[in-house]
Amino acid sequence: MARLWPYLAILALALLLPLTGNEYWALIATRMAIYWVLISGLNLVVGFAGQLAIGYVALLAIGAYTASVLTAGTVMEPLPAFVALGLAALAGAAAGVVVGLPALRLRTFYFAMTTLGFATIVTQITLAWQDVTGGGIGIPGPSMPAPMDTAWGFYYLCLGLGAVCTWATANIGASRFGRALVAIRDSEVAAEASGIAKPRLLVMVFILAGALAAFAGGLFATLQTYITPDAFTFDLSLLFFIAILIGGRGSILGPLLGTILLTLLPEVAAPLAAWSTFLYAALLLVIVLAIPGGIAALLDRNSRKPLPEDRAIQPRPEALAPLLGERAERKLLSLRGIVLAFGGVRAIDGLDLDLRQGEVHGLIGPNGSGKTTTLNVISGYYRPQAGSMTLGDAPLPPGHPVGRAARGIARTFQTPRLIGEATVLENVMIGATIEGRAGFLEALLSLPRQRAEERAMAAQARLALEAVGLAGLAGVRADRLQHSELRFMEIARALVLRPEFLMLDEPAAGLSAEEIRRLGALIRAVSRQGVGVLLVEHHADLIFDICDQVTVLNLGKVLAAGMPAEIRTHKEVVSAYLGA
Ligand SMILES: Nc1ncnc2c1ncn2[C@@H]1O[C@H](COP(=O)(O)OP(=O)(O)OP(=O)(O)O)[C@@H](O)[C@H]1O
Repeated sequence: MARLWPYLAILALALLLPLTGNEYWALIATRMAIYWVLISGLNLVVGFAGQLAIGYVALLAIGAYTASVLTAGTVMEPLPAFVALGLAALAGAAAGVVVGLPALRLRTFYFAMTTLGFATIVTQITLAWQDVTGGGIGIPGPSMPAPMDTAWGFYYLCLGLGAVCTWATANIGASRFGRALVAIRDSEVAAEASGIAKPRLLVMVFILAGALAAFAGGLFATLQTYITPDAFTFDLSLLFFIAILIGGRGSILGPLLGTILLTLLPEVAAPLAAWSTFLYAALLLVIVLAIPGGIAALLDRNSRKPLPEDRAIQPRPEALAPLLGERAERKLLSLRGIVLAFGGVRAIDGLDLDLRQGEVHGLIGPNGSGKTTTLNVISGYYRPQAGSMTLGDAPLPPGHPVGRAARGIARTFQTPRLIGEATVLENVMIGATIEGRAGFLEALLSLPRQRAEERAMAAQARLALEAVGLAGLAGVRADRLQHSELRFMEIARALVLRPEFLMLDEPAAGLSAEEIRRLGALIRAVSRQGVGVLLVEHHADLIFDICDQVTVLNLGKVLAAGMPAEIRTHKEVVSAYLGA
């Protein structure tokens, strides 16, 4: 309820606006609502997924022209306004994918440039394709049937649509899809390790954002009553983009307030209307410099509350049984003859390794001996030049990190990969993304299966947090955690996947002696549930205390392998690694 009241307050104000009886306000507020229909979708692309789509005015133009051409009767029998709006949304969905596709290959700024290029192409086509678009002379926009043919009637329609978009995009934002988008934005590698496939997810979001933008375009043409290519300026694109930036990433309320602010600004400062672009830019600069998190950060009082100084990580391994269950079968993960060279460096040189479920397998060796590389090969980040891998009876294909989560292989990273702006609970829930069965549409509409899954995922994530000893920090933003807490949070994110094998890359680095002891007990408890653990570590004591098997690497080759007691006294290991 607390999170709902700002939306209800805005809605109440909007519903009362007609009491002013001023139709000029109807025009401004309608424009605001139409912009929000577009921005709410774009917000998922820019604010959640972190894709710099700048030229979204192109999609507004596509929607405006499609709806206008279909209702004007210049090329075919005129269609009813709502049918034309629906078709405009379809055209926008298709165009949204076209604009979005480069994002799958191009990095930030290059992608931004392609969206700008697309906007220029659309403007040029609307100018040149005179028979259909009317060229520079333009074309009349759709007219609405009664009662939406009056200023206030149309206002209520746009307000209703804006409210629905707020609700629907907030549903996506709070779903596993929203969390996955933020994960892609903040740590693509962590997202991959959790089995999140970026292309599919982004395409879905581009379809939605494109459809909403084009639908907004149809409404925009209705409001304008007549459209020409000049109506779709670069300034408008900037407005859409900046509304999201000043609103704050990963928020719905922030960009909504940003939209209201940016639409109002030139109106309230009427003499400055000609300066609107300047005002947007100045506002953007002030916000970026003064409050980088945007309006959303200003409103987020929760993240300013101080955290207790004397908090300690207290794992509760009892919570592992309900989380992980028991594994009846004990599978083997085998590597045979793995070779991986980087240029002239043979990082792994003919490695054989067997990991068993229910065992902790330590992988140790001097710096640069190939430990992390081995872990990266197993988890699919590196593709070896020779050798094979099997998991149980099935071959484990090289490469393809996204597929590992579904095969039951989870991992942590040498440097914790956190999704800083998400809460600790959300970070852990990201690990459970692939367990979701409800589709994008179900999430958009918050249907019962989706809501049930969300509850189950949250409960599972809470169990994982309890197991690693971070339950008290569930609601805290992850970027406020200490280093050691982040390490345990990553383990929770991996555990929530209920993995068959868990790869830990130097989990004890940066931990205090007491924390290392608790970590050791936790890892042992995880393996007792039947999970196979691969532990890459420099802390020899931890390795010898908790491992069932130890493999020592040197220059990419196995120097020794066996029980901890054998390794501890192995002559070559002692001289090459452990020291006398
Ligand atoms: N992406 C890469 N490109 C080029 N060389 C690499 C790459 N990754 C690893 N190497 C090289 O491969 C060798 C093995 O590195 P790796 O990181 O696996 O060692 P490690 O045993 O994990 O070391 P550390 O204990 O320092 O983490 C090193 O010589 C390293 O420089």
